[in-house]
Amino acid sequence: MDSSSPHIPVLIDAILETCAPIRGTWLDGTFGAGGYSRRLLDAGAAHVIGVDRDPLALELAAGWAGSEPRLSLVQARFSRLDEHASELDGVVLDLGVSSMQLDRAERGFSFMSDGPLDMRMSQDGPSAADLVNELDEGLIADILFNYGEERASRRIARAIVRDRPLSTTRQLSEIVGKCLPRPKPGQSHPATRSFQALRIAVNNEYGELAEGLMAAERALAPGGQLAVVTFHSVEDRMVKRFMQARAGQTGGGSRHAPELTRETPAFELVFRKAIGATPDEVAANPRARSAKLRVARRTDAPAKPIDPKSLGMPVVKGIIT
Ligand SMILES: C[S@@+](CC[C@H](N)C(=O)[O-])C[C@H]1O[C@@H](n2cnc3c(N)ncnc32)[C@H](O)[C@@H]1O
Repeated sequence: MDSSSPHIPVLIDAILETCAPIRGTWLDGTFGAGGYSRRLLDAGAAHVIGVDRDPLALELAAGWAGSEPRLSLVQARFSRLDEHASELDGVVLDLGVSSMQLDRAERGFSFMSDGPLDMRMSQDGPSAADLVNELDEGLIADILFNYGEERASRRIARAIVRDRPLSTTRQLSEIVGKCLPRPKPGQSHPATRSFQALRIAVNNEYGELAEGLMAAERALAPGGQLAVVTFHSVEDRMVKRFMQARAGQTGGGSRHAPELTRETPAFELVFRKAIGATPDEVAANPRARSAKLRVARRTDAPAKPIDPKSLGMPVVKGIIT
């Protein structure tokens, strides 16, 4: 039985409105609970390819997806989406984790419940426990600082190394809690930044995003649209720089931008600024508060790889991202 709360799709109305009319084949690179895929089909897509790296997400959807002939499901990372489709009319990415993943203690994403310190969306490769138990203190601190913007990163890394081996989310949450002042009312849980940082490292989220944007460029047909929803400033900066650079506009002062802008534009920006959720959507779904949507339309210029570092992604030397 699925005891987790339903995942409420964020900013899907804005996507459908901006990209209307929805026609042809769309790829939903972050299928999750299938909220975006369903709405794309309802809005008129002839075929939706739902991609998720989490085998459980696809398993949970098997019932209704099996009876929808216009939907195909693929377990894969979106960094390789062009291996599964080409000449697409649209690609959507809704980054981060789903409520289903967060709410299941056994997945180890949440400090709100006790479970194994796992955090692997794909359920393979090194887990969060492997990172905190095996990396040296300096590298753990760099992950916490660079991926979580945790200012107490060194203090927390020292405490982790002193107390390891760690195996549960509660152990990590308690260690972080001891290193930081008690939060004031309205402030986020002290472990929020450390959990985010480890999740980003475990799942190579920034590397995936950089490669996923390039894969979408390769897979979209001329006129096809790329819609990306992000939930924090680093991801939004990466998407913004990618779209601006590939639309032939300066990429926000990056020293790599002049080199990028000499290329024939591969995208046109559908609007210049990111779109946020309306107050009504935020009231109905607090997760929408920090969400930002950017949309770009593919031209017929050839796809070209870009240096992921030009997107401003934080890099921790010594680990995969
Ligand atoms: C925020 S949820 C998407 C929710 C979905 N839009 C919906 O309405 O149900 C993000 C999903 O993307 C998946 N995901 C995250 N990064 C991925 C990647 N690099 N490749 C494929 N799937 C990814 C996660 O496993 C998760 O199921």
